[in-house]
Parts: sequence; structure tokens; C-alpha cells
Amino acid sequence: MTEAPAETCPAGLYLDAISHSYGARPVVQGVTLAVPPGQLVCLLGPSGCGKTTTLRIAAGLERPSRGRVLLNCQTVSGDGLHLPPEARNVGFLFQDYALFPHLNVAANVAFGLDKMARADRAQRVVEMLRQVGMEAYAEAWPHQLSGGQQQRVALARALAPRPRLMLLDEPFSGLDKRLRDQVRDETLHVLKSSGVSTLMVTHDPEEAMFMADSIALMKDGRVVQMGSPEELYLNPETPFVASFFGEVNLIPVTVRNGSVDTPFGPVAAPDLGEGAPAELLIRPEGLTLVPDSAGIAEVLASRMLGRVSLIHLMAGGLHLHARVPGHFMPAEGTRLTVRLDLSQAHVYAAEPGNS
Ligand SMILES: Nc1ncnc2c1ncn2[C@@H]1O[C@H](COP(=O)(O)OP(=O)(O)OP(=O)(O)O)[C@@H](O)[C@H]1O
Repeated sequence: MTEAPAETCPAGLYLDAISHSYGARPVVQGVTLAVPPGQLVCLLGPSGCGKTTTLRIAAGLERPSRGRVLLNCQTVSGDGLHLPPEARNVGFLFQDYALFPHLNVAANVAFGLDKMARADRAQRVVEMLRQVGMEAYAEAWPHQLSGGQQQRVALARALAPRPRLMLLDEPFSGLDKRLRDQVRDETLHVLKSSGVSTLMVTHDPEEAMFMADSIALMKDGRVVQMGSPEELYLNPETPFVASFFGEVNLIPVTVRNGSVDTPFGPVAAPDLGEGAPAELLIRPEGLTLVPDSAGIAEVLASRMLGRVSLIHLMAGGLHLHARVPGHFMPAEGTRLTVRLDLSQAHVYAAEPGNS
């Protein structure tokens, strides 16, 4: 393995300007990202944006056409070198990464521990099964377990050899919603308490926000923004980032005196120039509604969505959606005063390709 220069060498996983093409088609283009030790980073983005290819490059299952992969400051891909997955000491958890059906639970977990002394191996298996709450199932066969239990055993198997990196690709998508929430929560706790660095692929923004210390949002093979879930949600750099985390109201506007007008008051605009066409994005949860016979907005429809109510309203000629926590169902035609939370409103240049 080649030592990397110290200044470009954060510990953990470091992808350094990775590009990859299938034939003539570029699918990953100059991706640079770090997964610091013990951190969980999610690769998030729409279908086909290159998440899985990036993960496969980190695993060593694909060789990048350009760039380098570093693990704890050692080059494992790049500079003419390419270590295969089995030489990288990485653990995998995939949606369809099934357990070996001919091995019982304990033997599945022991699978990657062949270099350990027998007694140490048995102890490590018990320790791992305890960590994932499956110690009572050591002698069970995979077909006797539920999907969630199988996934817990797969996690124990992946972590047993103490990998220096865990790679997860849509690991919960085979589970139904209720089970998924529970297994996701357990998986996060086990990963965090093991202290392993983790890179996880998901297309689900809520899942990424639940799991990640840091999210790299991808589009067309590139990372368009990377940061903590709060940073991406509260300070999205483009309309694409803003709208990826949930429905938004999108309003064409014009910049006047450094701001744009809305029916609820002005919103400060970035420096786009006087008269510049712009896009105003308002999150539906950024609108607070108060019934008021003198209000400028009118209810078109109210819908209960479970924990929130969705109100369709008309204000200043605009059809907007507001999401209000709890049960709030004003009748059609009710007049409202609307307050806008400015932290939930963002103005962008109306450039083609901006979104
Ligand atoms: N082995 C391959 N040969 C050719 N093209 C491929 C191959 N693997 C992936 N692709 C293409 O590369 C692009 C990126 O695929 P990738 O699986 O990395 O995206 P993704 O973001 O993980 O998508 P998804 O969420 O749908 O899995 C897609 O258009 C896909 O069809």
C-alpha cells in the first residue's frame, strides 16, 4: 500500500476526486468526500445518480477511472494500485446480502473470523450476537428468522471481524415500514457503539437525516452539497437540495431593492441584481395559519395526513400548501392570516439548470 501525503490524508475513508464511466457514459464525476473515524455518512440522491457506483468504488468492487480511495491514509485504489475488497477489511450490509442458508446463526457470524483462535472466535460470536440482541438465536437457521432478525444477524456478521469501514447499500429497503424504523434505530446504535466509520447509500431523505452525521447529496454523478442534516435542510444551496428534503412551494419572483415580494411580506434575496428573475421556495411547514375574517388568504381544502394537516390555500393569486402540526382542519372558504417563517424561505437565481 502507498502512503498518502499527510495534508491530503484525513483518517477514515477518503474519496479523492473519484470519477467512473460505464463505457462512454460518466456516472461518477469528481466525487470528493471523507468519512471521518466513527462517523456515518449517507450518500443520498435520486435513482441513477451514482450512489451505488461510488459505494462499490469504496468497496473495491469497481476500479475508478480517475481519483484515489484512501483508507486510514493508505491508498487502496489509485496511483496504479487497486486492492480487491477482501484485502480492504471492509464490512458490507446490503438489502439482499442474504445469510448463508446452510449455516446456523452462530456459524454465519463466525464466517469471517477464520484467522482467530477457536475460543476467541466463539467469544466474539457471542459478543456480537449480544450486541444485536440475537444471543438466544445462536443455534437457529436463517429460514427460521424474520426479515428484521436476519438483518440483525447480517449486521453482526459484518461487524464481527472489526472492519475499518462499513458499507451499507439501502440496507432496510426489504423490510416493511414498521420493522424498518425499528431495525434502522437498532442498526444506528450498534454502528455508533462499535465506533466504525460507515458509508451508507439511501434514496430516502428521511432515512438519511435519521442515520447520518453528514449527508452527501448527489445529482448526475456529482456531490451537489455535503453537510450535516441540519445544514442541508436549513441552508440548501440550490432549489434541488431544498426540494429533495420534502415538498416545497415554488414561486417565480423578481428581485426589487435586494428582496422579493410575497403576500406575507418581503424576503431578502441574494445579490442577483435589480430586476433579476428569481425563484422563491417556501417550505409548507414555514407557513403559520391563523383564522381571521380580515385575512388575505383563503382555504381551498384541508386534509389530515396523520401527524400534520395539509392546507391548500390561495393568497395573492398564489396556490400554496401549508403543513400544520396536529389536527387543524379549517373549512373551505375560511379566511386566514398567514405568517411566514423566514428561515423556511429561500431565494435562488432563476437560471436554467439551477435546479
Ligand atoms: N455495471 C453497469 N454497467 C453499465 N451501467 C451501469 C452499471 N451499473 C450502474 N450503471 C448505470 O450507472 C448509473 C448510476 O448507477 P448507480 O447504481 O450508481 O446509481 P444509484 O444512484 O445507486 O441508483 P439507484 O438508487 O437506482 O440504485 C445508472 O444510470 C445505471 O444504470
